Amino acid sequence: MSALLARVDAAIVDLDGTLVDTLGDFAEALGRMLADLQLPAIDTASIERMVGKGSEHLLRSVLKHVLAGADQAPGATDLEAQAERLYPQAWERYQHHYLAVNGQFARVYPGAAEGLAALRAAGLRLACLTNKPTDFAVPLLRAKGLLENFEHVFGGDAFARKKPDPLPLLQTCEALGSAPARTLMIGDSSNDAQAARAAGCPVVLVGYGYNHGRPVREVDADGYVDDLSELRR
Ligand SMILES: O=C(O)COP(=O)(O)O
Ligand SMILES: [Mg+2]
Repeated sequence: MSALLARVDAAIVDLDGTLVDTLGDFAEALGRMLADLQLPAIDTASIERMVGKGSEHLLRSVLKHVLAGADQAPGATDLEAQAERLYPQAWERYQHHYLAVNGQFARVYPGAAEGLAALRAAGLRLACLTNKPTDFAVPLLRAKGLLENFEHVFGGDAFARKKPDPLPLLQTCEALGSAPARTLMIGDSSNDAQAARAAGCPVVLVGYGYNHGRPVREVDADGYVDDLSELRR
């Protein structure tokens, strides 16, 4: 890992599944939203497979999942239409509940704070880039004492497209004043790795996050760590 770190000036760090285990917050906020809409509940393992492509994608996936499991499940076309019909109210309720629970059911992964401190001590400039809305990400990082590590925090709404598109990484490199080839992406899923490959950034993945239910070592990357404190020069 130290050879990789010697080749970079900056790092872009993912949030959910990389720095903070937020599954408890997602489960709580989604559970409250589904109860408000009088829809069936959803289990945490299913939620975990849906996390990573932003809140809009998560909400649409959850709505379709619970509607498909209902007693009188609609056909595929009706499922899409019903989910779309429910979406505006679901989004309003979900946002309300997520902001209320943000951080309460989440925990910083072991080694994450130490890893960020080591990267800063090595002189790397840091940005946090997540598909989570910026208004969810900033209070979460602040509540967990991680915000001050970052020169920039960009959420899924900050750019025209989200990871796995390379655009958010390229624009974050620009904000950091660092060339993509000299900027390390640190993430937990194929979204992060694909975006990094397409942007020309080296990429390291953690083994403990949310990779859509797939083993993370199947994802093409330059390295894998069990813990962010392994990232030192
Ligand atoms: O989809 C999400 O909200 C989580 O996204 P992240 O893994 O990019 O932080
Ligand atoms: Mg992630």
